[in-house]
Amino acid sequence: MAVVASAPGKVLMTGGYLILERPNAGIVLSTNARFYAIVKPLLEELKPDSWAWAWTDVKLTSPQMGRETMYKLSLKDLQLQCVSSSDARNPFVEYALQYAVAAARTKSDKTKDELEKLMLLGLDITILGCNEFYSYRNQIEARGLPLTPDSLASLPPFTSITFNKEESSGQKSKPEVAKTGLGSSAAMTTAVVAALLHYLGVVNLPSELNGPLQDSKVSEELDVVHIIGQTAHCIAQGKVGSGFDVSSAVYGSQRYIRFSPEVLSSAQDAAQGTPMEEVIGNLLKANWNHERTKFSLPPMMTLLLGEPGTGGSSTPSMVGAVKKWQKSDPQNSLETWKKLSEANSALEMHLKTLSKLAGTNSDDYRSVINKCSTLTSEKWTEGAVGPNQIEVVNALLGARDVMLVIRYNMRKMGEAAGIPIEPESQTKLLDTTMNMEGVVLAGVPGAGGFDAVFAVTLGDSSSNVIKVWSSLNVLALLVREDPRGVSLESNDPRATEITAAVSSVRIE
Ligand SMILES: Nc1ncnc2c1ncn2[C@@H]1O[C@H](COP(=O)(O)OP(=O)(O)O)[C@@H](O)[C@H]1O
Ligand SMILES: C[C@@](O)(CCOP(=O)(O)OP(=O)(O)O)CC(=O)O
Repeated sequence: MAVVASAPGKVLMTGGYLILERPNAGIVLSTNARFYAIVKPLLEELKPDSWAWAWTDVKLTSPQMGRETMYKLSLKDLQLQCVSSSDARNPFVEYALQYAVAAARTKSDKTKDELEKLMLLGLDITILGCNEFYSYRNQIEARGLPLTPDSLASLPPFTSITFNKEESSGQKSKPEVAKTGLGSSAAMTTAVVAALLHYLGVVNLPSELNGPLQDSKVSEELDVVHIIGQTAHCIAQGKVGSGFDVSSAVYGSQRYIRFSPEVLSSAQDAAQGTPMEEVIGNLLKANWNHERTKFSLPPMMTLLLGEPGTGGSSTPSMVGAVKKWQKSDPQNSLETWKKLSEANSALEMHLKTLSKLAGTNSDDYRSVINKCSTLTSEKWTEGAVGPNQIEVVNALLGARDVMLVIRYNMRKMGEAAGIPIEPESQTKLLDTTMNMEGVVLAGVPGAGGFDAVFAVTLGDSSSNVIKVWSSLNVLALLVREDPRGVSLESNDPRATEITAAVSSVRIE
């Protein structure tokens, strides 16, 4: 039976750079852009001589990249050999596979024989990322379509991905594929790890059908997905980032404080010959000290993402520049970081207050949000009636003001480090956006740069923002916040999309 698992992409709203150092926190929102992994056996039944096999077959298919890659996996030491063209290799999936099988050998509900049988049947893995992970701007422009979400929605689900052309200088400033920055590799690794761990009987994944995510049992299962996914992602990437992208892919929207990077040193040493089962066994027992608390946008607020289409930025080189600046100017950098950290906490507090008010004073909350959604922020106070409504407006204005402080200090950090964290073109766009009716705040997500902008809007005001963005040559993506983390799916998403499309056809 096929196992289908999915994991969401993310938007880091606060905490870029600071989140790399404990105990700074970041707010990361997971999105409705999901990555799917489908795992099933390659063979229907065991071949009579299969018990003597030392290797099993693994097929990895990425339809959107037009890639089908065959591997041989050693059942003795989990070595992987790619038997297809090496261009089609996928290191994220390779490590996910090796570590998940190693985890199964140390910790599975299945007996040794059952597990061995599953392995001998071979593994057929298919990976699919929602269109929202990838940039289709060029395709839309080439087809002469308007730069609107409707044009994006007209693309078939899981459309082929555009590869960025190699630059003639041979330098790689652009990523391999044209992406929107939602963390496709973290969501892909998490989905593959989750599907494999479920298939091999290591975890029982949560699904829409089997209960709430906060359940402590569910959280235990997810911790295993997190450890294996985080390790595979770091080792495949060759760098230990803050890990907010894998954490949100596993657990959904949250306030995140990173793990101590030393926890991964045993996996980094694995290349030195320690057996994979031992490395994974130790990692599962290690002290993962990341902290995560529930966080999601207050009700009646929408997360919007816009693609200005000015290029793309390389996160590792931006992180390098910030670290260099911290070393060369410890005093000023510390001061800017302190201001950023305070402003990040204040934004979190205002948003939490709004979530609380939405529960305790729901009528006043709804009325203020509806009113403010049609007004620019300087008029928000005018319409508030009574102390409850004023409290809501004050929290909205507080969130907005503190976002301006965050943006100011992010710009300052960029200027001091000599990198475009909030470059001038983005500043103009963000100012215009924040001055529109119903917009609470806007900023550059994550590491910043030229990639994307986000906005948080009230009530129905998002449609106006989308229209104005389109007139400014900014493509509003179909991405929205969805706080759900990793999940077991009941179907191949391609089948679900077809069923949904068919049932939406009206029969006259
Ligand atoms: N559908 C896919 N099939 C195979 N590999 C993929 C797919 N989507 C993304 N990837 C891999 O993930 C990489 C992009 O990951 P990353 O740099 O984390 O992007 P993001 O900005 O989305 O975080 C790609 O270069 C590719 O190797
Ligand atoms: C600088 C950072 O703190 C945030 C980067 O956030 P992005 O969301 O920009 O990440 P990528 O998708 O990997 O480019 C680095 C980190 O936290 O690892």
